[in-house]
Amino acid sequence: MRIDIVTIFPEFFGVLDVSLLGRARQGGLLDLHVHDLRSWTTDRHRTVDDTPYGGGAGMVMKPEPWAEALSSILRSDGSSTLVVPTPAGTPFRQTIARSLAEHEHLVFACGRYEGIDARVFEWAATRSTVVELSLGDYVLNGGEVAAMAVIEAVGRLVPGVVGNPESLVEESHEDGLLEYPSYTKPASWRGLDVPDVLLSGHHGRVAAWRHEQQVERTRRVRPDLLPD
Ligand SMILES: Nc1ccccc1-c1cnco1
Repeated sequence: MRIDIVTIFPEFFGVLDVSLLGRARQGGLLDLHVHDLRSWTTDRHRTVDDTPYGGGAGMVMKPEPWAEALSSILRSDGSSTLVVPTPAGTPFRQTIARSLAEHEHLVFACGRYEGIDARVFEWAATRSTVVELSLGDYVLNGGEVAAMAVIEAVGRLVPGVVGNPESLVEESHEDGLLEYPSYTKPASWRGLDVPDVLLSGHHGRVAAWRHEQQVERTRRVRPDLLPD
């Protein structure tokens, strides 16, 4: 999978050189490129924003630098998917992460200020699939943090990125339920004991207990995830 990121803060993504995704890049599983939007400006001040039509506070990102950047990054055969983090987007969930992990080419458009001129996405939709995603109902200063989260959630699903694929299964949201509580040594810690069933060595009982814990935790914390 190739991932391109367009941002006015390219240094923000230096962290993607480390840990899991860093090894995936070195191993050729993830081909990740970060681009500075200002590379596509033509004026002396490298301007990327201007005042909003209709008035209002803040600035809007100009369409031209974005169109120039995306023209050189989106594939001409229409096979690219433009991922746009925005508070007005579809709520990002594991099902979407799994779907995006199947795509060959993801391009992340990280907006700042009050957002990107809306015409950019109308124009981009004639050349690519445009997916607008929200991480949640809160306000960030820009799309970079959201893009980082989506890239990690998607990147770790690319075959080979996570060493043991087994570990991708037993996690929150993979089976529609929250994950069960986990424990490790010591069996007794500050007067708190690991549940006996986990020390029983009886795999069937352990599996049943873990599923019960998932359902109970989901019912308590995220009843919205349970079918009506
Ligand atoms: N608030 C934001 C501002 C800019 C780009 C994305 C967001 C966002 C994404 N998910 C929640 O917020």
